[in-house]
Amino acid sequence: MRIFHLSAECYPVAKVGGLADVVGALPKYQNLAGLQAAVVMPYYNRKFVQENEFDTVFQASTLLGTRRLYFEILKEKTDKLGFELYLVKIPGLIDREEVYSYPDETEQFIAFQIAFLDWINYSQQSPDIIHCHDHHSGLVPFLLKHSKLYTRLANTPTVFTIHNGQYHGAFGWDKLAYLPEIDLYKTGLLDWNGAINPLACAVKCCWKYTTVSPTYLYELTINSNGLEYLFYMEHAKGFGILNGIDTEVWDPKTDPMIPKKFSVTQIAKGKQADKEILCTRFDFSPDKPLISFIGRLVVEKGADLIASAMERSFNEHEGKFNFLVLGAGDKETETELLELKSFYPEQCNVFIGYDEALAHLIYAGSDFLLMPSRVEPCGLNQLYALRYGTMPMVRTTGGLKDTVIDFGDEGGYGIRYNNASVEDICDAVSRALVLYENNTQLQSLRKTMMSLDFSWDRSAKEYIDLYKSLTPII
Ligand SMILES: Nc1ncnc2c1ncn2[C@@H]1O[C@H](COP(=O)(O)OP(=O)(O)O[C@H]2O[C@H](CO)[C@@H](O)[C@H](O)[C@H]2O)[C@@H](O)[C@H]1O
Repeated sequence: MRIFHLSAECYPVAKVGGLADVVGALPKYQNLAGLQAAVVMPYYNRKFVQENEFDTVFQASTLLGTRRLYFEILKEKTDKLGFELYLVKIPGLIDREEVYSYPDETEQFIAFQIAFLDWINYSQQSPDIIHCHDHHSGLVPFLLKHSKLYTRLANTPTVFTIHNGQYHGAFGWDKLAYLPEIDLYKTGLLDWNGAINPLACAVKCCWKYTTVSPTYLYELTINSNGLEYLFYMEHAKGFGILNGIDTEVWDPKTDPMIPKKFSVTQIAKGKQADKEILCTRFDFSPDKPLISFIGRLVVEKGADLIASAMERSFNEHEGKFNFLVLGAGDKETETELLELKSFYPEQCNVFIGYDEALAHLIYAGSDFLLMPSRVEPCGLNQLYALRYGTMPMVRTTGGLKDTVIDFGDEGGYGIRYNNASVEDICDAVSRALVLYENNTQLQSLRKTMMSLDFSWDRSAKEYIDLYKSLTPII
């Protein structure tokens, strides 16, 4: 079965967040299960592209409105990622360094989708499934069905995965002309609230949609930035399939990004060694519990609550614990966190920016990982933390609810709280500090955490079952 995954991100080619992790891993595990899964993404002028070799497998020109665009499809020569990787390059439009935030982002993603469709159409390819991820490829299910250019492919089953329902990629009707010839009687399918909304359009037009956790499937009907009613109406098409993690990339026994490797049989020694290295780098005492946060500093992640909650906790538990942040995002939150660091230099440190290797060291060397998310479609950080014996402190929402069980009354292995609030975060910190004092219990919980299995095996199979339900003859 031949599958094309379409995505704006894919680890290690270009990563901004969890979308990259999933698209860099799921196809690999699907191929191990006997499928032929490939990834198609925009070309970014980044390290991976500069350091690897590509063949040009297709060249053509297409139209974006009245603008003629020349494009190439490049294929990575060795398939070393465990899947075929194809890049869509359009000189002057899709050949830049950053993944997002260009003023002509709408044009970039429309052109990406048109170039992909032109390529598979003209080269007479007939994939069994086209699997689109997030709004950046959300117009493909519509174009396949309702553009005269692609009638040969009109019956290709499409699956659309929602990694983040807050971002829709909406744009004004004045840009309709960027789309190739479409059936104008169907333009209502593009619309949500007076704008062209690629996420809404994908949900309406795809054959099936999935969310990255079962709880998030339900939550979209109550909180999806204005699409609640749509998700309610279309819910019969939806499936919640929990993300897995790439256990080859995220393995404390072999991880090249952590100085001291460790396994479930010698957690305490290994973690402590990594913690000492991490603490030396950030001027902390390694004898105190270390709570960390990694992620985009945005309201969705509850990042705006962190500075107030930590200030209160520092005062409540004077000198008793340390707190480290790795992230970037809203400027106001970055400033608040840097101010917190300057007021509590011995207890708090903040690294503003993106650093993959540092993230690995933090998962390995921290005792607790804070995730006070308001919205969390799945969350991968808690799964990485568990794999490295670091206890997640999570708000009960989305995938966090589906993957973390409280160590208290529920007999699990994490800390959970109900509200994204300063009070609940402070309570969680207090619980973490009490647990840290009980070393026997902490070590036993770490063993439980590291023995959990969140690998892709089960989830990859669920996707395959879904694909099979759409292509019964295969
Ligand atoms: N400053 C930084 N430096 C280094 N690494 C950093 C970093 N900030 C974040 N990361 C890394 O980026 C990834 C973030 O994963 P999340 O699941 O939290 O992602 P995100 O919210 O982007 O994704 C969306 O998609 C994913 C995948 O489906 C869902 O799990 C999630 O709930 C949804 O919001 C992790 O690998 C983390 O270590």
